[in-house]
Amino acid sequence: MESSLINSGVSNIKIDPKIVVALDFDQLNQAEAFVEKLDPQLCRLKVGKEMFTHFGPSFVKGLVDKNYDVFLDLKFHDIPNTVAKACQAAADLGVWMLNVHASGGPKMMEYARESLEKYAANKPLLIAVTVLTSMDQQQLKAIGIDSTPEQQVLKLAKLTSNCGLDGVVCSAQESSLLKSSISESFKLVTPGIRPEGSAKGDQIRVMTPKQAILAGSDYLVIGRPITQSADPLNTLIEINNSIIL
Ligand SMILES: O=C(O)c1cc(=O)[nH]c(=O)n1[C@@H]1O[C@H](COP(=O)(O)O)[C@@H](O)[C@H]1O
Repeated sequence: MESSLINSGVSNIKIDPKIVVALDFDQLNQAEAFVEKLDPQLCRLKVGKEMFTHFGPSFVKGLVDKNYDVFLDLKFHDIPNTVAKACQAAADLGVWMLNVHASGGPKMMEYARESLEKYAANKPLLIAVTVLTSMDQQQLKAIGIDSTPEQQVLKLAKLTSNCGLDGVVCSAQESSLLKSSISESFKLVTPGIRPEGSAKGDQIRVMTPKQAILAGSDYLVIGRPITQSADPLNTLIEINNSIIL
């Protein structure tokens, strides 16, 4: 029953779609044509540094106006006051979620959290990036960190939780560890998702959509496997079907 509803494009997934499609386009018309093929009942959308730098806040507002939940992924990392003000600017756009870098430290994260309190019921989720999914132990070592990616993710996720944020960006490879070490309600947002057989590209710590959900990820950020698909809507529906447990 559930799966046939999803095949028809309408399902209970609309209540809380797990897939966040990363819109990384450099042409506005391509992005708009792509979004027209999708449906806010089937996915949320992420706007990151590439599109925000090209097309700015009006693009984000346009997606919010189309009833999409938008994750504004600008990974703020600066002095606490600057990050707090940037978070408010993001919240003013009506986004569903925004992020900072956990490595900006506890003071920066606390300022960010406090800056959003005034939004009360309209407060976006605030999460922190731990270790980018494109990084492995060698990359961490090159920036002076001797821990494994898993150890570093756990350390930064605990710090993020202690600062009162809603969750983290991590790879799905760390999801089960974080769910058992922090709390069930602490959101795990995981990019580096690759359906079986799709190219990894620059991602290193990857998992399939189903593995990620089984590991405890709350939201799966997926870009190229959907945006570069010949039939993005069908690919999205297939991925949604693959994560029904
Ligand atoms: O914060 C993010 O969204 C993010 C964090 C991270 O560790 N890794 C990561 O890939 N991302 C973003 O997630 C998206 C992944 O896209 P694809 O690799 O095309 O699926 C990109 O827009 C990245 O900017």
